[in-house]
Amino acid sequence: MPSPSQVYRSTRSSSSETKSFEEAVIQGLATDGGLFIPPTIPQVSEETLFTKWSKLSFQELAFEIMRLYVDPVEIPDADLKTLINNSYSTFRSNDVTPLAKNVTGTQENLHVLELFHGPTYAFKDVALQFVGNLFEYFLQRNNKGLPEEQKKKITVVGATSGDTGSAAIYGLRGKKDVSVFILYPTGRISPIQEEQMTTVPDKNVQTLSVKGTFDNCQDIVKAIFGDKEFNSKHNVGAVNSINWARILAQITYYFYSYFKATNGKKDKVKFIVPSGNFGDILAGYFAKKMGLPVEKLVIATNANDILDRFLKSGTYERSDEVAVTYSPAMDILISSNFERLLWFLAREYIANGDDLKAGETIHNWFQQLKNEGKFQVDQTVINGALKDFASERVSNEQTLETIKKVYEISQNPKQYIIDPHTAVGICATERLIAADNDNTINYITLSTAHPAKFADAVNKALSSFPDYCFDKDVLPAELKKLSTLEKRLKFVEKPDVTLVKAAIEEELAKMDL
Ligand SMILES: Cc1ncc(COP(=O)(O)O)c(C=O)c1O
Ligand SMILES: N[C@@H](CCOP(=O)(O)O)C(=O)O
Repeated sequence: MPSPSQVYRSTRSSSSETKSFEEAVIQGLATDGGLFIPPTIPQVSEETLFTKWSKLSFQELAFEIMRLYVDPVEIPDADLKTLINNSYSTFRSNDVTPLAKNVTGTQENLHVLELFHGPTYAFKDVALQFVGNLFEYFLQRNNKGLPEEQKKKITVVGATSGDTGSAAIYGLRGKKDVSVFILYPTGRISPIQEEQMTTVPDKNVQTLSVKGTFDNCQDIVKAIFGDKEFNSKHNVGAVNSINWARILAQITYYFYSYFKATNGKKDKVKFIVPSGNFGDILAGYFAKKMGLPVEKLVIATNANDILDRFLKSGTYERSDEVAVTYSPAMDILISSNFERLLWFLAREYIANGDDLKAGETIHNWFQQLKNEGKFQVDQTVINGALKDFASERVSNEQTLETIKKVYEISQNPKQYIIDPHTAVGICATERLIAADNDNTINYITLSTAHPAKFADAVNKALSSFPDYCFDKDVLPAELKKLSTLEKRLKFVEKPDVTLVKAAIEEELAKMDL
């Protein structure tokens, strides 16, 4: 019998139907358009946290956390451990997600959680290396002993503003019975991100460069999930953070870095998270609700600030146009995962703890968003959100100034080079440090990508320093050689779901998997 935190329901459902972990992961998005959540968040006692979990390796901690959300009948202990160990064996750091402590000296307690030591140099690897292995595990088990024509095959369709795409491709390249189609907005991702995605030779991978924005790509992906006929023909799978397994795998580094920052003791910690689709920080919310004593989760946004506006006004409103910024992976109008947080808030502050009424509320809000471009929530809901979250908005100029300032003043290591998304986080952190004026607080800023992926912004900020050289100081050899490889991509002339479906079917036929 699964425990209550090992069953899943849709954020938009007012029926009592639930799904297993495997069903939620393989289906990706619920048929009603909602996202899967475990309605019960498991609780971890302070004793377990500080006498046991604080001493574990990253992999051991990932196992303890995931075990709470996955019924052992679905994945036995030994298999789950193998999945986790295989997933993190591809990382360049033994710590998987190391913490650079006191980057700006010992006065500020400003720690940087480096999440970019995986194969594609972005935080997405932490989840997508695991998700790739998980898809393979479920498929191999289901297909065992079946003749070729009866084997289940998954067609992964994902949208990217640059990082999810390459991490998903590296997590799934060459895997049996899975094909991968990644949509990205033409001209709106960095050259290295495009090279990472388009130079992979595996025949189960195809990138689609779509003339439009990331939100257009994300909307197309969601429409494809909602297309019953296409979905049942191709078994569409999700690698975006709409897939619960993405969030689950990201919870580990909140616990792990908390213990590193506090030397395993209970202490004041704030996490500052550069945010776009709200998947990264949502994992922090789960960690907090599981019992990790986090003071605040701080949403750091660029000019695409729907989350910051919501926390200040209670109106969730889609802007007309996406702003082009130096942190392009966060150039997002609608933050998919915010819906998951809204469900927990709606249940607590509107639905009197009733899961089904919470689902009805979310369904209504998202109908309004679709029809009117916005919805408004009560002040009680915002006050509820503000217990766990705060937000800061960072401009383009401040992003570059922060890259420059960190390079100039950093102590550990010296001349520390950060990417523009991390800079959004550190700029927000410095504001908090000044406002709090409390040197007992530890500030952990999530560093979501390696600076090599964003040469343009990093060079703009640092090229005036005489001893700075991008090729020597920033660019890893592995990324440098990408520019010499042959690119493979398909253009889609406009952001149109019919055109994308046709492109997928045409390429699928050629793949002949
Ligand atoms: C480098 C980088 N930083 C931050 C983010 C924002 O993370 P999330 O979408 O989970 O909020 C993204 C994209 O998701 C990213 O690629
Ligand atoms: N910033 C992301 C956008 C997609 O977000 P996801 O976390 O939902 O996959 C990217 O780099 O692609």
